[in-house]
Amino acid sequence: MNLVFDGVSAGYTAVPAVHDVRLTLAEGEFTAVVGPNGSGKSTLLKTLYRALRPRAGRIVLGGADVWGTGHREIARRVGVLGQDQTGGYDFTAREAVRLGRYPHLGTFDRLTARDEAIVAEALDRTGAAHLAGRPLSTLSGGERQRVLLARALAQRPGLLVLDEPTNHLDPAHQIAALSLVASLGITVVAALHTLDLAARYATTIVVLHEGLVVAAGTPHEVLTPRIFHEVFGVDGSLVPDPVDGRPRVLLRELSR
Ligand SMILES: Nc1ncnc2c1ncn2[C@@H]1O[C@H](COP(=O)(O)OP(=O)(O)OP(=O)(O)O)[C@@H](O)[C@H]1O
Repeated sequence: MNLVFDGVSAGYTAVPAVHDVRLTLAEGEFTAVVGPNGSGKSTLLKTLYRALRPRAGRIVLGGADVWGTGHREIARRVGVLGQDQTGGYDFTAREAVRLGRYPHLGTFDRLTARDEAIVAEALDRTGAAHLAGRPLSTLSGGERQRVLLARALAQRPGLLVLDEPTNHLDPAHQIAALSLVASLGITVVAALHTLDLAARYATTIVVLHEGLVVAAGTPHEVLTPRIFHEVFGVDGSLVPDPVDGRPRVLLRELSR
């Protein structure tokens, strides 16, 4: 589903945390939202999965206004992995992933064999099948993150919103999670801190700085020495990976 932010402003106080965001993200794009701490990444994502209503502007997903569409319809279309999601710890991992299927069911429907197969596949794809019977409360941060990603996948959404999806994950699982998400072919919007991972997996990078979009485009268009310097306060270079040629980010302390 394609996604349009049309002049979106949102925040918590008189000063908006994100201001006048205008973006058009094509169907199937993997968009990484990057920026320093407090630049507005989570705030922008919250407007997308209806956790924070924009003060101005519209968000249009697949032709429908996200804030003008029924809650259930949005729950079917938008899969979410929020930042440090809590709650539901009494559920086992499988039960948590089953929740991803509920928006697709009628009020009195039960999960079918097909739903259970989708749940099992999602657990498998995130490397969490062996955790299926474990209560969420007993899982490590990274294990829980993989289960919550499986829940979002089980939803089979048209848009996947991920706030720091690699939080808590070890290097192998960071790579596995992002290459899996990139391979799905659905529209993905992910807030990422690790610029190297953003450059490697995202097709589009959006840079937020003090609540404003200061750059948007391909990794090569966006991750310039000026952006590294002025937005992130570091020296940086975008270089081809010596093995597969894909873009990688090298960062150094600012030279004065
Ligand atoms: N619930 C809240 N109440 C008041 N201010 C908030 C709230 N949540 C965030 N903010 C403020 O809004 C601004 C943007 O925060 P946001 O969480 O969107 O940034 P971020 O880019 O996701 O940061 P980080 O990289 O640290 O996760 C910050 O100045 C933050 O202090």
